[in-house]
Amino acid sequence: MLMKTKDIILAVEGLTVSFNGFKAVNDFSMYVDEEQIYVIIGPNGAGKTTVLDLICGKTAATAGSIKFKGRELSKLSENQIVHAGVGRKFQNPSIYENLTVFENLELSYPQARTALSALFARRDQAMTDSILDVAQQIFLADFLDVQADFLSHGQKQWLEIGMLLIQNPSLLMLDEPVAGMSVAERRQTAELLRRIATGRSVLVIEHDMQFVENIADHVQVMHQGKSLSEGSMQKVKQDPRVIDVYLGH
Ligand SMILES: Nc1ncnc2c1ncn2[C@@H]1O[C@H](COP(=O)(O)OP(=O)(O)OP(=O)(O)O)[C@@H](O)[C@H]1O
Repeated sequence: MLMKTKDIILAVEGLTVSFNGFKAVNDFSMYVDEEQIYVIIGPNGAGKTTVLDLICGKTAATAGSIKFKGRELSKLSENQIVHAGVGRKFQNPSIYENLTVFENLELSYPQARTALSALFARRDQAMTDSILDVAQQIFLADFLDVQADFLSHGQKQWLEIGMLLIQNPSLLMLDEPVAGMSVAERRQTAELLRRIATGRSVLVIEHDMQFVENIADHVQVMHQGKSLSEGSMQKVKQDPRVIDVYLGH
């Protein structure tokens, strides 16, 4: 049977940013397909987080292009990029600790953006359904009424993923999603990412190589702002240059 090749959803080309003359990202290119789990690995300071900062508009590029569904992102504001369908999770969870799981998800629901409209919005069925569906996906269906600060570290990370999922992004970017998680939580997170990658692309930065092997459709290795190697995890982990600068350490 002939498989339809997936379209490219994100094309990054010649991306460069320099901070006082230091090129943290240097002529970097990447192509993420629809429904692909794409993982960037590499040593500390390689420029991985900066690539995500550039894609989500937190940092302005010095040169290069970032095309998302054919649309240039590098001239848009962070808000416009979110509206275009790019969600990004940072390393530290930014949930509301004094609100419940349900309320955190509710506040992230696209039509409840302002505090006032969230307070007075009738909890319409579509929103409630969407919250319950996301809560199920992030393993928190039984924790809807629990205040967020009582959740485990891993559950907080899942809640934040849920807060992004509820906005239904076509590209979800996650910076070290399993840092600090237990073995069981890592396994569940792999399952979660696999599931959410049907219907959207997921771009991940991660140092846990076992986790990367479990989830990655494609791996790209960064070193000193540049792309060092890419392909399947199987291929990349046998690349002597990758072993030399990263995996051998
Ligand atoms: N806003 C900034 N101003 C100046 N230098 C920066 C800025 N952001 C990042 N850098 C520098 O750019 C380099 C790349 O950092 P980055 O955080 O992207 O690396 P990383 O690959 O994500 O590393 P890690 O795995 O440790 O998270 C580092 O030397 C960092 O100090």
